[in-house]
Amino acid sequence: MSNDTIVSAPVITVDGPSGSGKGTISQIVATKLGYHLLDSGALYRLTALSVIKNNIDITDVDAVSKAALALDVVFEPQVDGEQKVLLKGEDVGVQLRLDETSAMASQVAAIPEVREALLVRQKQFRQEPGLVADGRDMGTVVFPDAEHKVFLTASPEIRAERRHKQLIEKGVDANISHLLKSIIDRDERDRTRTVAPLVPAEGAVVIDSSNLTIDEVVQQILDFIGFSGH
Ligand SMILES: Nc1ncnc2c1ncn2[C@@H]1O[C@H](COP(=O)(O)OP(=O)(O)OP(=O)(O)O)[C@@H](O)[C@H]1O
Ligand SMILES: Nc1ccn([C@H]2C[C@H](O)[C@@H](COP(=O)(O)O)O2)c(=O)n1
Repeated sequence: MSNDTIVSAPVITVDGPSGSGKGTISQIVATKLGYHLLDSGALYRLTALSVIKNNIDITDVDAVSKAALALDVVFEPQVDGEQKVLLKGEDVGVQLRLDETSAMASQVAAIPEVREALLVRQKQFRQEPGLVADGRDMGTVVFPDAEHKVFLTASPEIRAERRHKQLIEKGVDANISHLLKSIIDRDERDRTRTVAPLVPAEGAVVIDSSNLTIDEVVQQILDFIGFSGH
């Protein structure tokens, strides 16, 4: 891939707190536009999984950063718009969403050297005809020159309710007050960390989806970027 390809393809960034709907909305928007999709949270989760699987000491910054750099990962787009994630050839979709992985992901994401190690890999997703990139720092750090930037949010209570529903539908037992506390704690960590804190990028449109359906959010984004197709 040439550098020209990396620099010129259009990018739409979708940042926001946990459970705001970034992943769901980005996938639909990417499919409608025929764009590539970057789920940057998956890269932090994959690094966390690699740390866990290889018994790496989280305080060993050098070893954790090397794990991030060496990730042997393939994202396989599926016909329904979902992505299969293969780590060293193993389908790790379920492992990526386990509580243990989420907690470790939050820790590895706070290490500046890990963020640096994942930077080039994230930029490589920028390919023609375009990219929808979802995360926390897509518009601020990874693609500051993106044409269109979205900051998607929703109240912690609504996000906890949505997550609760999502887990119950998957047959996972979940307690809504624990989910709410974990969302509030994670928001605080993401917003106050010194490296790449979660803040709306300059020029980003802020969409509060608390009272919007998924279709309404998608439509607001398509209107914002001036897309008039179907
Ligand atoms: N506007 C909406 N109305 C109702 N439900 C929604 C809306 N947006 C997202 N959801 C639902 O909320 C849940 C969480 O959404 P999603 O996983 O996309 O959030 P996220 O921001 O990517 O979270 P994370 O950062 O933790 O990966 C999903 O079940 C999704 O279907
Ligand atoms: N660009 C990003 C993406 C994710 N993170 C952090 C935030 C979470 O702690 C973890 C997993 O993200 P999720 O899959 O829940 O979106 O990674 C980040 O710091 N920067």
